[in-house]
Amino acid sequence: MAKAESNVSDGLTLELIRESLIRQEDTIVFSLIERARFPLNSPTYDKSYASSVPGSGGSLVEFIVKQTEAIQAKAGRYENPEEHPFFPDNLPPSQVPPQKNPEVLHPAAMSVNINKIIWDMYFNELLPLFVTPGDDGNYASTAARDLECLQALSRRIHYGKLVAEVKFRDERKDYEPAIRAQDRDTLINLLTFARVEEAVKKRVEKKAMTFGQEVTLGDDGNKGKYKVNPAIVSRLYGDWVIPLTKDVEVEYLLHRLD
Ligand SMILES: O=C(O)C(=O)C[C@]1(C(=O)O)C=C[C@@H](O)C=C1
Repeated sequence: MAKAESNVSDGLTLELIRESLIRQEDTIVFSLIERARFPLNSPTYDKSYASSVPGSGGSLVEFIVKQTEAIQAKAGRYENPEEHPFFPDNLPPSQVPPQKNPEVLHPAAMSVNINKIIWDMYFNELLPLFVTPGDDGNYASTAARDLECLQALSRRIHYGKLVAEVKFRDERKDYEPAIRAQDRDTLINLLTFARVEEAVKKRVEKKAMTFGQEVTLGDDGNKGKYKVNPAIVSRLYGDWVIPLTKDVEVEYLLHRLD
C-alpha cells in the first residue's frame, strides 16, 4: 500500500484517521451509486439460481465474494490489518512476500470482525432502500458491485480499531479504569463526539448530492434528481455506519489491556 494511503504508522493521530474516514466516504458514496445502476436483481441472492455453480454452496453473490476473497487472500490482502474477509474460514494463505505492516494495533484486534453483521445489514436493510425493484438479468455485475459496497463499508467500520487505539493512547488515564471494569457505557461515552457525528452525516448527504447529480450541458431539467437518495446515505451513516464503528471501537478497547 502506498504510504499516503495508510494511517497505520507510528505517526498515528486522530486527525489523520478522520482524514482517512472522510476520504473513504467518497468510496462508499461512489460504490452505492454504482450498485444503484442496477435494479434489485433478486436471483443474485437466491440460492436456487446459483445451485448449478460448482462449489458455490449458496447464492451467486456468496460465490463471487468467496472466490474473490480467496484470490485476494493469496495476493496478501488480509495480511493488511485494515482488511477483513467476509468468509474468513478456509481462506488460502498469502503467496506474496510479507509486507511490513507496522504493528500499531493491540494483538487482540485480530479477533474483532463484525462482517457478519455488516453483511446482514447491507442485504436485509440497506439494499432495499436504495435500489429500484426489478430484474435486468445482470446478476454477475450486480454481485460485483455488492462486493465493492461491502468491502468499502467493512473497511470504514473496522477503522474503528485505529480510532480506538489513538483515543486510548491520547487519554489512557480515562480509558483504563473503564476497560478494567469492562464498562461498555462509559467507553461509549468517552469515545462519542456528537458534533463530529452530525458533521459526518451532513457531509455524506452533501457528497451524495454532489457525486450523484445528473450533469447536463443544457437546461437543467434534472435538478434535484440524484442517483442515490442523499437522505438514505445520511441514514446509512446515522443508523449503521457510525454505530457499528463505535461497536468496533468498544470491542477493541475491551481487550486493549489483555
Ligand atoms: O471521529 C471519531 O472520533 C470517531 O470515533 C468516528 C465516529 C464515526 O464513526 O464517524 C464515531 C464516533 C464518534 O462519535 C464520532 C465519529
